[in-house]
Amino acid sequence: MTNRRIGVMGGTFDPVHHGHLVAASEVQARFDLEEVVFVPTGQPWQKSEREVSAAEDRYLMTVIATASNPRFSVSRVDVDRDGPTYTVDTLTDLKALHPDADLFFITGADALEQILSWRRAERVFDLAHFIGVTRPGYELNGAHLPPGAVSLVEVPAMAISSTAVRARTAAGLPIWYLVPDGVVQYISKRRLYSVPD
Ligand SMILES: Nc1ncnc2c1ncn2[C@@H]1O[C@H](COP(=O)(O)OP(=O)(O)OP(=O)(O)O)[C@@H](O)[C@H]1O
Ligand SMILES: O=C(O)c1ccc[n+]([C@@H]2O[C@H](COP(=O)([O-])O)[C@@H](O)[C@H]2O)c1
Repeated sequence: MTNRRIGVMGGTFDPVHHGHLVAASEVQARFDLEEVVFVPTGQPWQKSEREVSAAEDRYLMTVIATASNPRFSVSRVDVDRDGPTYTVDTLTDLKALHPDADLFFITGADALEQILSWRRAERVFDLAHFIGVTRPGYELNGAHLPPGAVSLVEVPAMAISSTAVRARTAAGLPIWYLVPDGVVQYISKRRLYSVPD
């Protein structure tokens, strides 16, 4: 019997945008994944130079954004774990929940560049196969990673970042069509990213 194939899309998702969703959808189809689990970070220790929105808001926006896709789901493993979020813990927890599954961890070209700075980087490659995806403005390169540990995939180019969505919101510019409609409405309802008055 072949193992189940589960994709894992980790991110701070502050907020989740169409770049994340397109990347996950493309990898799901190309790698014939049963599902892609989005995993919002609890405390993203490499983003500590800025104030990150509450984990519960980022989690709920990710639920809203993925709700219409039957192959997408959202996990709370990182949100519910105390302390900084490390992918080695994310993958260990997901492996315990799905012992019969092969895990495929999806990362954009920028995150892939940084992997060797992650906690216990050598161990993460034992827990999942990595899939590096193209992202406008970054070069996709896996040469620094162990042989066979990563596959590189071209995905439709979406020049969107959460940073730009936050900046546009603060400047009063529209974010429609950069993030799902429900996420636009959630940001407005919760007054996220607005300049304090
Ligand atoms: N437009 C995009 N195309 C492809 N991959 C992306 C894109 N945006 C983000 N990713 C990938 O999604 C994962 C989660 O990204 P993250 O939540 O940090 O979003 P971000 O847009 O990079 O956020 P920020 O601007 O706040 O740094 C990372 O692996 C990142 O490389
Ligand atoms: O394990 C680590 O040390 C580590 C350091 C930085 C980022 N990550 C993971 O990489 C994914 C993308 O992170 P980010 O910060 O770009 O949103 C997310 O799942 C993070 O938990 C993991």
